[in-house]
Amino acid sequence: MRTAYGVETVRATERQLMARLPEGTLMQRAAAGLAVASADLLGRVYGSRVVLLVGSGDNGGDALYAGARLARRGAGVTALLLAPERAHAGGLAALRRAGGTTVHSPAGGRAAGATEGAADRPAGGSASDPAERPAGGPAGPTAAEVLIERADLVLDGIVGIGGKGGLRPDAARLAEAAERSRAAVIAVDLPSGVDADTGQVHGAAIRADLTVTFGTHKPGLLIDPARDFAGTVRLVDIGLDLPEEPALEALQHADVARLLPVPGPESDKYRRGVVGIAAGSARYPGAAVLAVAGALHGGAGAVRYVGPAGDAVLARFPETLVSDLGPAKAGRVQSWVVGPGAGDDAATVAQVLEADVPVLIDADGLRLADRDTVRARTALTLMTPHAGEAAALLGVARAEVEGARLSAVRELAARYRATVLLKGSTTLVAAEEGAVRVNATGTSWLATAGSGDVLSGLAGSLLAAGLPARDAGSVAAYLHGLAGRYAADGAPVGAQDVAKAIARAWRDVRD
Ligand SMILES: NC(=O)C1=CN([C@@H]2O[C@H](COP(=O)(O)OP(=O)(O)OC[C@H]3O[C@@H](n4cnc5c(N)ncnc54)[C@H](OP(=O)(O)O)[C@@H]3O)[C@@H](O)[C@H]2O)[C@@H](O)CC1
Ligand SMILES: Nc1ncnc2c1ncn2[C@@H]1O[C@H](COP(=O)(O)OP(=O)(O)O)[C@@H](O)[C@H]1O
Ligand SMILES: [K+]
Repeated sequence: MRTAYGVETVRATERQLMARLPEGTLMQRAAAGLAVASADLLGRVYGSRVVLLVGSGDNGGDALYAGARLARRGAGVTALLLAPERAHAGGLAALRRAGGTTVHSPAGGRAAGATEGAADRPAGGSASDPAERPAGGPAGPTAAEVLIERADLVLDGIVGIGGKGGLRPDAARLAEAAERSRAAVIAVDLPSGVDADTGQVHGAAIRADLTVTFGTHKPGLLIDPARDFAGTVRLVDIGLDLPEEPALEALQHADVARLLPVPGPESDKYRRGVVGIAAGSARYPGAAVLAVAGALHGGAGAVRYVGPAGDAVLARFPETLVSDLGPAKAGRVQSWVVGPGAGDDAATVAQVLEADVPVLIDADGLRLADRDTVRARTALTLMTPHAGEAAALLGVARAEVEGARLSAVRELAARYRATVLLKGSTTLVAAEEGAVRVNATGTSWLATAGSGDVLSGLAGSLLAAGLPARDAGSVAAYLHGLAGRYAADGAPVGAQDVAKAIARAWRDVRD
């Protein structure tokens, strides 16, 4: 399991640990890991040009100490100080001792002569005073921008977990320069400008190739839009003693393998669970077919279908048990999936919600389900909206949900007293309490009509097989994401291809 902890927890565990260790130990551990990652990315440290973006907190301190280590190995290291008088004193001294130089960044001096002796000074050159550097003519890029432009590597130590709100203008300009530069960019702890706890991004942020994060992943590193800014994430262990329950967790192959329902010698189709699919309409029979396709690959022993698309379902999947008596009289099931392609059939949704078995509500069903009825259910409910559906349920704009996925999914779980799976580039699964699951196995090729129907059938089938809602949702998202990757393999796919590839995802996970 990959886990992520919020800032408050990180701060608390850091305090405990620091009380037992000599001062500065944690920062040295962080800086050592950062320097190793930097060297790995550079390939050749000697002679490389490294620029440090240094804010006034400990995040800047990490960058300065790592810069000092790189300077000792022969890199030309220049620190751009956003607030020279407040930059980490120990880090500054270490960098200078190692031969690195410093430039006062926000003075905004134009480039003219300012870069010589800064970017081009080899390691071992004498240190300069922070305030000495602003210089240059009236137009063109600032000295800081030229340094960034010419760098091989930029270390972003502007701000870490101490960040509040969007980047301030001086910092935002550095982030933009780093994005324009061809230099590799490493974010220290997290990309400056992203919210560590939520994954929200307010305005400009550092776009990193690699994020070297300390002690634990932060939730924001795993949730879009911030995740997209973090690049590859490398975790450096600094010895934090973290509590049992994280804020966020991501299943890995081994976790999914343990959760998959596998038939034993005593199994029969009923013991494995029967999933009922109440989906499709005369207008959208395909949604029924795709939900059934997903369900057949989900681990239930049988799939029962009720609704107006029985012929279409049977033509494609003769193994389906089809009924036209409606959910209440269709025969026993261990879970229901309701909603994909359902149109305006509110009566079917209401009938399903009365069943005393786990229910998955998707697509049209989300709009048609009465909130108080869902809240009052005693059996499990799993809701699977995409951002647009979630926005409609919350009464906000879609962009608001996409920008703040974590709070949106938590809010829905609370309002409906249900487990909610919010689909999209990062899928989140939240119950009313406990860690939120995040899934990142997917690919944007999955953004194809009907792939959500496959997911709902798959997750419904896992519910029928006995998985709790959080596990059913997150295991389904995991398999569906992998299946999407296998089916697409770099080319467009249809939802049917995704359903077919679920079997390969199972095998892969179980291997
Ligand atoms: N936890 C651990 O175990 C370990 C933590 N370590 C490291 O410490 C880091 C946390 O350090 P931290 O607490 O000093 O805060 P940090 O992230 O540097 O930010 C504070 C500075 O940023 C500024 N600032 C704020 N918002 C801003 C904005 N929007 N735009 C621009 N600037 C903004 C703010 O300015 P102020 O508000 O004071 O004017 C203040 O000066 C952590 O991420 C990790 O790297 C490791 O060394 C070892 C173990
Ligand atoms: N950009 C993306 N990256 C990864 N997965 C995505 C992306 N966009 C959509 N998906 C996935 O594709 C599926 C689409 O579901 P949905 O929006 O309900 O489509 P439909 O209603 O057409 O079936 C979901 O599983 C979602 O998580
Ligand atoms: K940073």
